[in-house]
Amino acid sequence: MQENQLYRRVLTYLNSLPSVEDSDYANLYSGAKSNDIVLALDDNQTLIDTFLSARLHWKNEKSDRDGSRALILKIRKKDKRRILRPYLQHIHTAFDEIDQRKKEVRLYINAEAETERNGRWRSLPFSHPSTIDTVAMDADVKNKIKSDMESFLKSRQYYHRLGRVWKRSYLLYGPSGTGKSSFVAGMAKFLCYDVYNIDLSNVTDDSDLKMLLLQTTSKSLIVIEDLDRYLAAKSTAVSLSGILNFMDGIFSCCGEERVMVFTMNGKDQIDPTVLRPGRIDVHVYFPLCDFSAFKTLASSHLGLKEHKLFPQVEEVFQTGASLSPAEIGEIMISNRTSPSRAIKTVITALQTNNVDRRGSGNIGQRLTQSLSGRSYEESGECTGSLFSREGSHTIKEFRKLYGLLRRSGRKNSADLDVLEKENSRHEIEVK
Ligand SMILES: Nc1ncnc2c1ncn2[C@@H]1O[C@H](COP(=O)(O)OP(=O)(O)OP(=O)(O)O)[C@@H](O)[C@H]1O
Repeated sequence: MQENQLYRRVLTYLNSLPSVEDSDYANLYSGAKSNDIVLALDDNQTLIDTFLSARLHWKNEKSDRDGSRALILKIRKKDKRRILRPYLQHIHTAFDEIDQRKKEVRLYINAEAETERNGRWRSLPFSHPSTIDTVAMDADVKNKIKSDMESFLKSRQYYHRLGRVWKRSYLLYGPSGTGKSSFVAGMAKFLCYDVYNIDLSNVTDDSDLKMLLLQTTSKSLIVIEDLDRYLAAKSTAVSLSGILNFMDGIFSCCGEERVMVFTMNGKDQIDPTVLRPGRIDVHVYFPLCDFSAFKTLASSHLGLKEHKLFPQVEEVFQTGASLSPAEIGEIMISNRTSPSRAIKTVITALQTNNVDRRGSGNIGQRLTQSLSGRSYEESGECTGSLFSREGSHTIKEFRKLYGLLRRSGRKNSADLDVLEKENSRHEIEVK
């Protein structure tokens, strides 16, 4: 006999309600994930739910005669007309959410074109250990992104009413080793979406990219990493217009409830059409480590909330020294048996990095040269180094020169605004 889908949906919904714990008898089961304990309503038990201010009584009835089960719903007559349909709709939606959360998240990668006869995507269970909580970043920014995703998940009707495709695009940008890929993994887990990671070097042309998009499913996170590097390359298989169409073209509306994530080291050289709202809705900056991020890493990696060397670490950060969270995390992991040694090694690494940076190129000097000689726009060398991985010490020097640049009346002082912003803390910008 075929299973009654409605029965299954309603039962799953009822078992998810906190009021299950109030029933006289409930059964305990282990869930799909380790450490999961699931409560399930026992036979002939009642449960109360509330919806739009109405009280609803459910009974999980088992027939003594043939052992068949039924769920009996009792609603007050005066509420029936008002709430029955929306309530059933609410159960369907809640079930979909529960089902989605239980699902095993999978990672899809695009195979090389020759293996096309088996489809372009290869998948495996997504076992990346990062979650949003394990990424050290500004708590406020983290919460804003979480609530942005939560509100996206609940916005189906809203998007439909506007005639817009139900999708959202995020740009995660910042220096290497600052947690962008880890955050993507965290987003996938948070959303319980499968991840489709598009390797553009395995895409043959614009229509191949279109095909890949068409072969993704709804409720998925589509990722392109290092997009800036791809766009900057001289000859690429996929054109800029292919990328633009992928992000927001007619094909991007096939399938819905999708999140697209692009990562970049910097967005200053990117064609603005790539970044316009609709193509990118939320911009999140991932900075190098500051003292606050250091403390988060010390807490997660070394179990330290405080340490006598912390003031010294703070001092080094104040001189403008900085490393990526990846570099600092690695030092902590290698020295995890001795927290003091770990922190001392971090201090030395920060100091060394600071000296190296000063020695290898003083942006302040280069900028002064460019201001006194060629125009800033012409100075490719200067622009290149401006946007490479620079620490805040040189940024300080920059700031001194900032006024000078402004006073000199050069148009592109906006570039320095960008630079200043990019070297501040985590930032989120919702378009
Ligand atoms: N903010 C962070 N919090 C915790 N761990 C981090 C953070 N940033 C980096 N890491 C650790 O450093 C390693 C590299 O991080 P990840 O690959 O996410 O950086 P990325 O910004 O994507 O780098 P790239 O631009 O080079 O791809 C990972 O093991 C990750 O756990």
